[in-house]
Amino acid sequence: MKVTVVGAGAVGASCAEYIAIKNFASEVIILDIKEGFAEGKAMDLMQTASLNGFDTKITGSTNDYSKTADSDICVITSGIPRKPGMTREELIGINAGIVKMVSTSLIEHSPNTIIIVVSNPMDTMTYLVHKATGLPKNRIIGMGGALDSARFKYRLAEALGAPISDVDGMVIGGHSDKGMVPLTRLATRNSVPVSEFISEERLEQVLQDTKVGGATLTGLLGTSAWYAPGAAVSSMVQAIACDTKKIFPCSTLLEGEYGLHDLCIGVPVILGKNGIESIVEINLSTSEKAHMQESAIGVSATNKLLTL
Ligand SMILES: NC(=O)C1=CN([C@@H]2O[C@H](COP(=O)(O)OP(=O)(O)OC[C@H]3O[C@@H](n4cnc5c(N)ncnc54)[C@H](O)[C@@H]3O)[C@@H](O)[C@H]2O)C=CC1
Ligand SMILES: O=C([O-])CC(=O)C(=O)O
Repeated sequence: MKVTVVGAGAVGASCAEYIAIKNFASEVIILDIKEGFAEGKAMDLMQTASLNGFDTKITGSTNDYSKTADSDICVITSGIPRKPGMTREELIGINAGIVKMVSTSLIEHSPNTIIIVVSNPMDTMTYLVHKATGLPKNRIIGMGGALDSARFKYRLAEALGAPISDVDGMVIGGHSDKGMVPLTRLATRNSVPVSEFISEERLEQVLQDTKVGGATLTGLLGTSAWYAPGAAVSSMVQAIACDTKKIFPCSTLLEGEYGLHDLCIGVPVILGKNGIESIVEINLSTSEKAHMQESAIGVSATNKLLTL
């Protein structure tokens, strides 16, 4: 199993580290445009191998895509992150050009690969990769919902005073401050609806805190987060590499599912060796449907800013 991560920055390096620590891939290539940067990150990570007990071989490359040839999975984390006060959508001007160039370079060398898009604004970048590469929809997957759901579970556990392992919940919709749709109605503590334990007001606070999870961290860190993003990507890579068929909310091209067309947005999917094995259509309440519709309008408006 060969995995390429483009962008050796905060998220790319975290993602490569978690993939290596989980020890399911034989090879991870990290590629960056900055001279020597990916090689340095790869060497530093390889020097953790004997300490962290993994055999994954991590190699760095400065923009040499021949090193990425025949990758099974490619992750795109190249591009700029936001600064405090910015939205993810404001990154489109710089990141669209980078993501377009990177995705076409990747498939030149790995025509059968599965691409996971991380760069922001992620739903629009995922849509752009569709337009730029023409790959089948099961092989282009946007990462957002896995991270947003992890943050939702963190906030739920905090509100419930429960261990995170006792909590389950999912966030669908666009990966944006306004567009996320945390499914509070379906969240549970060990199979019991969370509404049995906390008030509607507290649950609303959990929902709001979840939606601004990325912005909150950006305010604290001065740039956006990387540990949870890296862990979220690595979990998706593992599900594909190990053909687990686990459900993750992922950004995927919708062609009528959830009543939506011609955009990529977060919905539950089954991940396996073919990438997206299938989209899971769950019955949403009237208000969840309305939030999803509103979220889709936001994503489509950002898509319109692309020059395709
Ligand atoms: N979808 C999600 O849930 C998340 C998305 N992000 C996004 O991921 C992206 C990366 O974030 P960070 O790693 O924090 O940024 P960073 O600045 O630490 O790393 C980005 C790396 O991309 C490299 N790069 C730029 N242009 C390139 C090109 N043409 N080819 C190869 N490499 C190139 C840079 O040299 C840099 O090393 C941002 O757009 C950020 O908004 C971050 C966290 C979560
Ligand atoms: O907040 C950001 O800009 C980065 C990101 O997508 C996240 O951490 O959710």
